[in-house]
Amino acid sequence: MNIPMLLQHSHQHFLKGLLRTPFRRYHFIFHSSTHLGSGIPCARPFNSLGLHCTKWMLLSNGLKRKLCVQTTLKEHSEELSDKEQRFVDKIYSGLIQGHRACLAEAITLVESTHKRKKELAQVLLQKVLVYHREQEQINKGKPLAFRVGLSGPPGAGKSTFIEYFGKMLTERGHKLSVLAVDPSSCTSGGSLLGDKTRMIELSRDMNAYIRPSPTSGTLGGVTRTTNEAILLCEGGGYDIILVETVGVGQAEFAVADMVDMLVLLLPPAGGDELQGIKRGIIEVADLVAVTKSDGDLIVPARKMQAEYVSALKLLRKRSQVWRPKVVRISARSGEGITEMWDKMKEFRDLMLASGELTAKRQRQLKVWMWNLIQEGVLEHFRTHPTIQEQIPVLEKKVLSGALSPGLAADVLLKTFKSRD
Ligand SMILES: Nc1nc2c(ncn2[C@@H]2O[C@H](COP(=O)(O)OP(=O)(O)OP(=O)(O)O)[C@@H](O)[C@H]2O)c(=O)[nH]1
Repeated sequence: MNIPMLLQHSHQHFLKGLLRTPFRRYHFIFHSSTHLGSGIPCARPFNSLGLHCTKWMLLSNGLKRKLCVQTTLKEHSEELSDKEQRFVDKIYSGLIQGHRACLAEAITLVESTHKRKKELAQVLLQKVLVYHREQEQINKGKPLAFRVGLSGPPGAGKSTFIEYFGKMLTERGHKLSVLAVDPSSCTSGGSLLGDKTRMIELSRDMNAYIRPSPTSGTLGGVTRTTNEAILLCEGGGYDIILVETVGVGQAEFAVADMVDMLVLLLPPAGGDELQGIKRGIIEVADLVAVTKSDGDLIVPARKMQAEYVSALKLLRKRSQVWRPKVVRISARSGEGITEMWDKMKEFRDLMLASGELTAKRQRQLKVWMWNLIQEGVLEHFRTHPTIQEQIPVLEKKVLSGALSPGLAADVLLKTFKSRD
């Protein structure tokens, strides 16, 4: 009898019972009078139950197996109606088979602010995560995709570059996804970045998927959904993910926390054009590309390259294996773009071989989790009825000078803590 059979006949009921308990991890010893087969395929029945095997061990006689099973899906998956389950399964299977419509539907689901849809999105994401892990195991730990952040001030030449670079990559057999983080779209209601009219040819390419930034939500919300969209695109077989953002405001720092490499595009003119660029972003860039290095602009582009080479030398070293580089490119003539891609691959390979890429991704997962916690706790705080009542009263007192901000915050926090 194999594991699926065991689950069906004797253990499934037992497992489902356990799933209703509040514990998150269980250790099972399976006994069987017959051989249990090899390890990896046994993960599947667990996954279909919303379980994820984190560890398995075949003992010497081959009859006993100790499993450490993590249950992350269960609260949602157990409650799914048949219709919801079919809906999630349909999107999931379409997604991993590479259907663009399913990828688009999946991203729309994670962007949804509807409570139930958000829950379904988490079920879907968990399935995709399990798929990721399986694929990465097959790939011997190599990540499914190279995640690149692309930032630069308005007019730096981002869309012209992405159009050229994207086509170059798809011609070389890659599948590219372009996602946008554009917090300005939250206030303006329209997304400028990731706009398909800016990358007309690429948007017609079947091996490229362009997705504009969601047009509602906070920067926190947009970055959450972008993080999730990255996972979905990778599940859909896209091996290069470009996350585009405008180099003004906080968005590019948020992007730095979700990609393997941050590339900064700068036009070959100092002064006013670069006013919008935050100095700090140069400190987190792994590669600086001076754009529009063609015609009359070659000379200023060279000058700017030299300036940035000197400036980057002064920065604190962030990696043992990589020092940020400065390249010159032209999306009109194509000059420097192949070399730039070579540098990007060199970065990826060095970071992967040294283990820094894995460490970076782990750090990012933590940042992602804590951002979600912060956002959730603040939302919980703000929407609490007593707090909502007290906020205007206390704000008024703070503004009139009757109460210090610190004391007002203390009162609110105490009220929140004693709410039960
Ligand atoms: N000479 C030259 N001009 C370029 C090059 N790339 C872009 N441009 C021009 O620079 C201007 C801005 O280019 P975009 O690609 O729209 O720049 P962007 O950074 O996407 O700008 P936003 O859409 O405002 O964020 C356009 O007029 C382009 O034609 C280049 O390689 N050489």
